[in-house]
Amino acid sequence: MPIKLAIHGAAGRMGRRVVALASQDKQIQIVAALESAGSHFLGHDAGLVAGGEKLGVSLSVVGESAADVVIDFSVPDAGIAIVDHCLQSKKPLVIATTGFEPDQKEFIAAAAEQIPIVFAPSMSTAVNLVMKLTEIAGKVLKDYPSGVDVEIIERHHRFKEDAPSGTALKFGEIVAEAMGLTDHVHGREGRTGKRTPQEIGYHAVRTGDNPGEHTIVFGMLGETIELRVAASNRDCYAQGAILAAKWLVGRPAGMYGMKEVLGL
Ligand SMILES: NC(=O)C1=CN([C@@H]2O[C@H](COP(=O)(O)OP(=O)(O)OC[C@H]3O[C@@H](n4cnc5c(N)ncnc54)[C@H](OP(=O)(O)O)[C@@H]3O)[C@@H](O)[C@H]2O)C=CC1
Ligand SMILES: O=C(O)C1=N[C@H](C(=O)O)C[C@H](O)C1
Repeated sequence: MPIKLAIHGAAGRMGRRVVALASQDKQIQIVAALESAGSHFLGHDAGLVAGGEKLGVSLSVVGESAADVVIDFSVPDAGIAIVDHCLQSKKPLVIATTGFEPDQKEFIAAAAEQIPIVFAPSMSTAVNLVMKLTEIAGKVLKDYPSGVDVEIIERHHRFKEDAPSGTALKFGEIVAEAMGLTDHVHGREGRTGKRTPQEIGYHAVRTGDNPGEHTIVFGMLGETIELRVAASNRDCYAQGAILAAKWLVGRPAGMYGMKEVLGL
């Protein structure tokens, strides 16, 4: 039996790619395509909105559905509303939305005590592999004699609403943990003084239609390492979210990441 999938934020840039790819997947049946109450796509066929063939599933607001699992690519407040809905209906949820406030993240963590949740700022296999490489590099370079300056540069499309990206923040957490660094510095301006060894620097570039690019710079005296991962389109995220949804069905309640989904 195919897994019954609901997609929240289904008319967005990511939601459309999830609809397009999931509708080609024989292991998946899309049963709901969800949008905000104000969306002008309500009532339109989700497959046509995604640029493909008619699916027979109309864009609708959140409500009762036969879904076995939900994928969320929306905005933080709507993300919290779908967490609440999944809690009430006891449905597994893949949260791909970024930009949550600390209290919203606490709500998600509490929800994961009752339902299974995959919560990851990047669903891409390549990005998650580079996270692993970053952890290795951080641990190896932790006590490097000349000191190591870690800076995280991310580039995204002009429409992105949160900065730095959720993925950049996750890279920063990994570096902080691996190297024992404590200071997160967002951009620099004016007479900042010398860089301190405790800093992790973040730089968010917004240009054109870039679907997402991250570079982790490990700067030493005499040599530099850069780990770079760049998407050329959004399908890496959409495929990862579909993989996570399939993996999540039947799991016990808990908070999972792509690390667990991918076995990294
Ligand atoms: N984890 C990952 O791998 C990735 C995560 N992301 C994250 O996913 C999120 C979405 O990105 P993207 O698709 O580019 O953004 P879009 O703005 O294109 O899509 C968001 C969608 O959510 C809809 N939405 C807004 N409010 C609600 C609501 N109350 N209920 C249901 N739907 C709602 C929007 O509708 P409307 O336009 O009508 O407001 C829109 O269709 C962002 O947080 C982004 O950072 C993106 C790529 C990869
Ligand atoms: O908004 C985007 O586009 C992306 N957002 C995610 C993030 O904030 O990390 C993931 C990806 O980089 C694309």
